[in-house]
Amino acid sequence: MKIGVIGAGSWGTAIAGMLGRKYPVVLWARNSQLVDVMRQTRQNAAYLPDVLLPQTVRITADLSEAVHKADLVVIATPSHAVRRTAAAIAAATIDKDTIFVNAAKGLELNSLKRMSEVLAEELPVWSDRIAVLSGPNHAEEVGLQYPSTTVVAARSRQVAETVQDIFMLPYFRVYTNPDLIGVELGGALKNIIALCAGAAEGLGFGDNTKAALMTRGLAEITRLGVAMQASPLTFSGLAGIGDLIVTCTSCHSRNRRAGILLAQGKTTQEIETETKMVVEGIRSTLAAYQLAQGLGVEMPITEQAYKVLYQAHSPRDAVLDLMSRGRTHEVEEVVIDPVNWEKK
Ligand SMILES: NC(=O)c1ccc[n+]([C@@H]2O[C@H](COP(=O)([O-])OP(=O)(O)OC[C@H]3O[C@@H](n4cnc5c(N)ncnc54)[C@H](O)[C@@H]3O)[C@@H](O)[C@H]2O)c1
Ligand SMILES: O=P(O)(O)OC[C@H](O)CO
Repeated sequence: MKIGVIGAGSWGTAIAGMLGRKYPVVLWARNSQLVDVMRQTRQNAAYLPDVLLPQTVRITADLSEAVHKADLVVIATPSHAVRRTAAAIAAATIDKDTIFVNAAKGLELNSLKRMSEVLAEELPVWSDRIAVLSGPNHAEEVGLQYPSTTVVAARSRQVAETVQDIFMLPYFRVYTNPDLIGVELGGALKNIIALCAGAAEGLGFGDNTKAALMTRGLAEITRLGVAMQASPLTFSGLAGIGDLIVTCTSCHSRNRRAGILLAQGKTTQEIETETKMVVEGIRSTLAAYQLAQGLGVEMPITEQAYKVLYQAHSPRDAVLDLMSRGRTHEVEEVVIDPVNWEKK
């Protein structure tokens, strides 16, 4: 068994460390200086300082060394780099039986495609051999071997179960789900709500506000997901509400932290410059807003996030706009008491 991990940020490093406990792993970093330092120290000081990589993890700046004859390749770059990374992988010699696992959480700008769609377009393998891994998994905690759970989705059950077996560890429990669309959307869209939860915190609001954003955020994520043929049940699972909870509440969340900075008056450019790690929610907000517009799906929180991030709307006004929307039902279909509660 040979595993390649592409991208040596926080998540790629944590995954390499985790899988290195079971298999030989080659971890690719694009920065050769980082490779030299990591080889000497066995640490990734900039992205995951508390984790010591086992000797089973070989670190390289040569992409073909990581993917050549690999049984499994994990892509863990930021989502905006997935297409060009996949194209570079396709240009190296890869085995047509290699399984590819996307670990990035985002949507491609302009095309509005999911990462598995991007990979299927760029990689010369059957789309059945492309899986996604998504769940409430901060790299910092997985790296410290805190008990964590996740979901793997693929079109092929056999591929999903193979990936499940490879990733399963005593502290990392993996569930499978056939709903590739729902699992990918859950991971990409929760970041938008985490930005809003952070902004609410930055404005000095409390737990009621955060609970409202998380609950109504999940409702609109599910609405978009269903319009895109996902199963609504996926959003009540680990890749849905599980990841939403962790990202909206964790001290590790970059998206939540970016929301706090937004409320303090920082621009997205300032936030992206000063946060050395990727804040996926900024791009995902634009993509989700455009998807919702195109499909005619109501996503009021995403719409306000879009206005704050891209139209200089103030976070405080965004909250006012959300709170003063016209009255509405919590659920669209009321079936409890059809006699006294007539449908309009
Ligand atoms: N950090 C986590 O806890 C976590 C958990 C689950 C999923 N993810 C997802 O994994 C993806 C990567 O996140 P991360 O936290 O590791 O990011 P990070 O910011 O920690 O690191 C990003 C890495 O990607 C590299 N990179 C940046 N642009 C690149 C490019 N154009 N080509 C190749 N490499 C490039 C950087 O040099 C860096 O090594 C994101 O989509 C994120 O949502 C992260
Ligand atoms: O740090 P965040 O907020 O980008 O979240 C990282 C992971 O997606 C959590 O599962």
